[in-house]
Parts: sequence; C-alpha cells; structure tokens
Amino acid sequence: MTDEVSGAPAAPAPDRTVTGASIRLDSVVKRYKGQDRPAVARLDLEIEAGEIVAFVGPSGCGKTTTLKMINRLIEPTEGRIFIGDRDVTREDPDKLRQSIGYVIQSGGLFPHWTVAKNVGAIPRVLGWDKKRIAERTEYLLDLVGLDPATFADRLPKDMSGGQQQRVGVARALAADPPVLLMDEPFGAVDPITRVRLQDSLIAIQHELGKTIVIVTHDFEEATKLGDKVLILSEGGHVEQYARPEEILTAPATPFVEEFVGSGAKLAYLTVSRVRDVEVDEVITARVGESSAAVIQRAKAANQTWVVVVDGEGRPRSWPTLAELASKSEVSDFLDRRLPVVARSSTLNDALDAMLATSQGAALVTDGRGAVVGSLGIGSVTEVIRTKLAEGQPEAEDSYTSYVDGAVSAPTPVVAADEGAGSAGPS
Ligand SMILES: Nc1ncnc2c1ncn2[C@@H]1O[C@H](COP(=O)(O)OP(=O)(O)OP(=O)(O)O)[C@@H](O)[C@H]1O
Repeated sequence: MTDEVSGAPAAPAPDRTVTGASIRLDSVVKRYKGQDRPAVARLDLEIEAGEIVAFVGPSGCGKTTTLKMINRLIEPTEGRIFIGDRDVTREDPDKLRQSIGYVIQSGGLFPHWTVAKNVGAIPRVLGWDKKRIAERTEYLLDLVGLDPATFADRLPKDMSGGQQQRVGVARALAADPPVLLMDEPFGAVDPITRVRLQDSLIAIQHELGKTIVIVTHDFEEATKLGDKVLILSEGGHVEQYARPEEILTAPATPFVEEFVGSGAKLAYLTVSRVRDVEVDEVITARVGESSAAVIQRAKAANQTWVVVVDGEGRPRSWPTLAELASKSEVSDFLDRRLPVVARSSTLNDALDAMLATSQGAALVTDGRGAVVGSLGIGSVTEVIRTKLAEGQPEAEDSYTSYVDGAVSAPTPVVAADEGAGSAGPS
C-alpha cells in the first residue's frame, strides 16, 4: 500500500453536529455570607449550543463562582439559569449534576478505582446495564486518545497527569451530557502536555458538538480554545464577551486592553492555526515493511525521510532514508521526542513543539492522531512575519528575534543533513 498523504489543506468541515445545549444566565447574582460585596453582582450571559466559551479575568473576579452556579455546586443568590429551555435553578441539584459534565484540575478521579470504573461512575448511578457502560467506556477512552486495552484496568496513580486528565474528560462525557464545565482543567500539566490536551479537546468538540465552558487563568489558552472569550473584572462584571479575534483587535474597554496587554502580540498568533497553513506531503511506512520498497517510494516523491506509522496512522518515528537503509525492514523504534502538532494547534504551539525537540519541522496530525503531513519552521515564520507586518508592527522586533534567535540554537536530531528534506530547517 502506498501511504502517501496529500499536503493540501483539509477540505472545509461539513456542517457540524451539535449535541450541546445553549446556556443562559439571567440577572444572576452571588453574595457569599459575610462578604460585603457580591462575588457576582448581576450577570447576563448567553452561550450558544455547541460553542466553547472561555472565562478569563484576574484572580477573584468570579470565574469559578459563575461556572459552579451553572451546575449549582454554588447556589445563585438571585437570578435564573437556563440550559436549553430548562430552568436549572428549579431542578433537583443532584439530578442536574448527573446531566452536566464537570472536569476539574488534576482530573479529580477516585484514586482507588480503575479507569473503567471511574469513567462508568455516572452511567452506573443512572442504572445503565454493564454492556452499555463497557461499550461507552471503550468509545470514550478511544475518543480521548487512550487505548482501552492498555488503560481500562489501570489505577490513576499509574498514569501521567495528562493521561489522568484525559480520563477526567472521558468521565465527564460518560452520560453524554449536553454541557461540559471545565475549571482550570489543564492548569496542573506541563506545557507540552497542555497543548496536546487542548488539541484533543478541540478535536472532541468538533466530533461531538457539546457546549463547553472553561475557566482558565491563561489568556492564550482562552483565545485558543474559546469560540468566544468572556473577560470578567471584579464582581463578575463583563468587560468583553466576543470572538478572540475581536478581543485582540478591538478591546472594548481600557481594562481589556490592559488585561490583554503585551500578551496580545503573542496571543494574536494563537488565532493562526496549523490548518490555515499548507502542510508538506509526507511518505508514510509501516513497521516491518521492506526498507528498499519504502526508500523507492520516498525517492519517487522526492522525499529524504519518511514517517513510520502504527495501524491507526499515528507517527512512531521519522527516519531518514540513510537510517532506513541500515536495516532490511522498517524498525519498530518509537521516538518519544517527535514534534507533533494537530491541525487545530496554533502556530505558536507548532513553534514551541519544534523548539522543545530541537527540530526544524513538526508532524501534523488529524483529530485522532493520524499523520497528515509536516510543517516546516520556514512556513511558520513566514506566516508570523506576514501577520505581524499586517497588524502588530510593534511586536515585530520581539517576536522575530524570538524566532530567529531560536533558529541558531537547536540542532536537528533526526532530520539532520540530507534528512531535513522539504520540511527541514532552511
Ligand atoms: N465560599 C466562599 N465564601 C466567601 N467568599 C468566597 C467564597 N468563594 C469565593 N469567594 C469570593 O468570591 C470572589 C470570587 O471568587 P471566585 O473563586 O469565583 O473567583 P475566580 O475568578 O475564580 O478566582 P481565581 O482565578 O483566583 O480562581 C472572591 O472575592 C472570593 O474571595
């Protein structure tokens, strides 16, 4: 089989399925006992079904209070909250919480329960039969990028923080809730894992079309994940509620301007996605294939390296033709340092991945992790330069020196010499 992957940009997504529900906050107030000022003074907010909305703002502005009022972990003092047509302020709070997914920092898993038992927790409460729970668990683990055969029987302590967080997302989705609430879900993981989790969340959202509300401290994360971003100031006051591009290009108030501040110049780049850039074609190969055949295929396509993929098309390594030639068959080596980004990743993420692994290119994958091409550092810097020249002239010095300065430091590890190919560093 010739595993040639087209380098053309992805076709526009077909109309998305939306399984989420709208959320409406109607004059919602929260006054904590013993506090002079309300934590949320009077908030009106509409969130469309199937959208991701990110809440950001300084510490203590009422983000978490607002989020937790939606599933009534915190009771509003006044006002009403609707999910679709349901007035949730009149529902039984326990029942309500079974119908809303909730993800907190560090996953919040039951430590003595296996992954499967954790994921099946709410379906068990809802009385689903075992077969249905097992099928749902397998589907969800696969959806969040965990192999069910490997992880279903593990305990949380035997998994990384990022993997635990994936289980937390699977668990929150178990009963297929229309709404997912996430409170700083990626706050406790390292930056590279964080980017991967963000990309997974975007892929899941595209597949399922849930309504997702996420609280974050990180403005860049908010602009990356949010279809809309809600910027709050003290007392749950709405400073701006708009699409990221609008917040970055037209801050509504001096508060937003200051909050977004210098971060805006970099954050501006987070609205540029890998999928907006044409990726380079890659030739893929399977473990155990004849090296000579793969080399022939690569040469015919003018490539000097190939990507070895697993049964699902996910990348394992990217040997040069010289490396391939040293063995008769394609080896099963798993390179844990491959720079991999998703189509939904921002160009900032792509640069970070390249710099973190000292490579001049990154592999681009689809929502399920299958490789669809590669992206060279040259293409990224080109887009960044164009963007900066268009709208953010004062950022040019700092960002290009970040990019250019970085180029001099790393030495390509794998795609060296002849291996750099079209995607390698120029
Ligand atoms: N249980 C509580 N009792 C009294 N006051 C509270 C309680 N929880 C929160 N507050 C106060 O309400 C305000 C809003 O808190 P909230 O946790 O919603 O803010 P936040 O924006 O999520 O903050 P952070 O970013 O620091 O998590 C703060 O002034 C906080 O001190």
